[in-house]
Amino acid sequence: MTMTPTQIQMSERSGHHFVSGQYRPGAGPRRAVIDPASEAVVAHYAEANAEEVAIAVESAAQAQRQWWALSALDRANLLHEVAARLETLAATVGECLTREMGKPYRESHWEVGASASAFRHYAELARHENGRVAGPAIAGQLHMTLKEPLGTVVSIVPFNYPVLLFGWQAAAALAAGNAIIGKPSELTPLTLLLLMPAFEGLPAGLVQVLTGGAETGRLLIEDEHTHAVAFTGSVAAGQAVAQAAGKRFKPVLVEASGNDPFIVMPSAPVEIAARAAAYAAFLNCGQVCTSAERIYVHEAIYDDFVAALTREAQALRVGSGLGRVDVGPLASARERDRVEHIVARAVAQGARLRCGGRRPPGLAAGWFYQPTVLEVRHEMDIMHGECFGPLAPVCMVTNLDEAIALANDSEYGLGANIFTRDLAESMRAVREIESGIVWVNTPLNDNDCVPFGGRKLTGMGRELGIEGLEQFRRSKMVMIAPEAEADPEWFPYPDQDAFAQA
Ligand SMILES: NC(=O)c1ccc[n+]([C@@H]2O[C@H](COP(=O)([O-])OP(=O)(O)OC[C@H]3O[C@@H](n4cnc5c(N)ncnc54)[C@H](O)[C@@H]3O)[C@@H](O)[C@H]2O)c1
Ligand SMILES: C[N+](C)(C)CC=O
Repeated sequence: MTMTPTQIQMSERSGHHFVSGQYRPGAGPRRAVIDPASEAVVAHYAEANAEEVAIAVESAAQAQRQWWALSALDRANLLHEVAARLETLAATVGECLTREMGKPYRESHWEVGASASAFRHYAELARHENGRVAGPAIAGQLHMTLKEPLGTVVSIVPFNYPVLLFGWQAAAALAAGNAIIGKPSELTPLTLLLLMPAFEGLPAGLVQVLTGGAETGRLLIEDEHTHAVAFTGSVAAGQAVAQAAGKRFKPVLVEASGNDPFIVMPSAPVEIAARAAAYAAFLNCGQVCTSAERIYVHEAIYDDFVAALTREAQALRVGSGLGRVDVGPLASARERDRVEHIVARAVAQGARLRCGGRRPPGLAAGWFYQPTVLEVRHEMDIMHGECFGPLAPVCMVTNLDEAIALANDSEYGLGANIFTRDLAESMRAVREIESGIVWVNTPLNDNDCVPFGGRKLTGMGRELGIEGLEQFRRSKMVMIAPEAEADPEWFPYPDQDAFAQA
C-alpha cells in the first residue's frame, strides 16, 4: 500500500532521538509503536540510555547560554517564528498523532494550532516584564528583583495531548530563557519527533527530544545538569517524578490526574447541558485530564437529562480517527481493558447501563469502546477514581448543597463544570468547589492567559498565564548604590561597646 508523506516521515524518524538539532539513531532497546485503530505496528522508538542523556544535557547547556545571551526582543521574534512553523506542520504532526494514539484527526490538527497560540502568548509576555523594582530601603539606591532562567528543563508528557502539553511547557520555558528536553510517552514518541522542525531557527540543542519510558525520565531528572522538571501524567508517576526531583531540590511542576465533577441544575437548558456533558465526557474518547468524570444532575430534570445525554452518546460516530468520526479508539489495549473493568464493576455494584458498555460491533480490530452512559450512585467505585475513557456516569442530587458536597468528595481537584442560569448558584460553585478550574456553562475551555492546574492529588504548580512563566524562572535580589561610599552602619559599629554593656 502507498504510504502517505507522514507515514514516510514516521518511518524515517523511527528509533531516533532529536539531539543537538539533528535526528540521531538511538542506541538503546527498541519498542513498537502501535496504531490503536488497527493494532498494526506503525514505528519503533528507542529507549535513551545514560550516555545519550548526558550528550543531550551538555548540548542543552551550551544552547541555553546562547539563547539567554540574546535580547528579549530577539527571543520573542524567534518564538513567533516557531509558532508560524508549528502551524505549517499541523497536517503532518496531526496525522502522526492520530496514527499513534487514535484521536480524530481534526482534534490532532487543532492541538498543533493551540500549541502555536501558546508560543505567541509567551513570546510577548516574557519581553514585557523581567522582574520588578522595589522602593529602596536605602535612599538613592536601586533595589530590585531580576528574573533569570533556571537552565535546562525536563518536560515529561503523557499520551493524551502530547503536542499541546509539551507546547505549553516549552513555550513558557523557552520564553523564560531556558533550554528544554522533552520525554514523550511511550505511546506517542514520533509525534514530538516530527514536531522538531518547528524549532529550526533556535540554537541547536535548545529543544531536544529523547524517547523512552520511566527509566529515561529518571535519568533526565536525576542528572545534576538539569534544573527543573515539568511533568504531566498519572498520580503514581507524578509522585515518583517529584521524589526524584526532590533529591536535588529541583523545582517540579506536577499536572496529574483528575476526576472532574459536572453539575447540572434545574435552570439549565437540558438539551444544551446534555450536549455539553457529552462533549466533556467523550472528547478524545474521554482521555482528557479535565473530562467530565462524574455528572451530578438535579432531580427536577434528571430523567430528561439522562434521556438527552443517552441520545447524544448514541449519535456519536466511533471509528478510526483518520475517518469522519467523533470518537476514536482508546490509546492502548491496557486502557481499553481498564475501562471495560470499570464498567463491569459499576454494573456489578448496581449501575444501570443506558447505552454503550461494550466494544462496538463491526470493528474487527482496534481498541474501541462505545460511548457509555450509566446511572450510578456516588458511593460506587466508578465515581472515585479517574476513568479516563468514554464513560458518563450520572448521579441524581436533590440540591446544590449536595452537588457541591459530592463534587468535593474526591482526592483530586483539577476542573469542575456547572450548568445553571442562576447567578447565585454559579457564584457558590466558583467559591466552594475545591478545584483549580471552574467552568460555568462553558465546558473545558482553555485560555493561554489564565493559569491551568489543580489541587489535592492533581498536583502542584500552574501552566499558562504569568504563573506558567514563573514556573521556569528564579528571582535574584539586586541592590545597586550609585557610588561606593563608606556607610556609618558598616562594621566596626562606633558604639559597639555601648551595645555590649547595655
Ligand atoms: N493535570 C493535567 O493537566 C493532565 C493533562 C493530561 C493528562 N493528565 C493525566 O495523565 C494521565 C494519562 O497519561 P499517561 O497514561 O501517559 O500517564 P503516565 O503517568 O503513565 O505517563 C506520563 C509520562 O510519565 C512518564 N513516566 C512514567 N513513570 C515515570 C517515572 N517514574 N519517572 C519519570 N517519568 C515517568 C511516562 O513515560 C510518560 O512520558 C491521566 O491520569 C491524566 O489525567 C493530566
Ligand atoms: C491539555 N488539555 C487541557 C486540553 C487536556 C488535558 O488532558
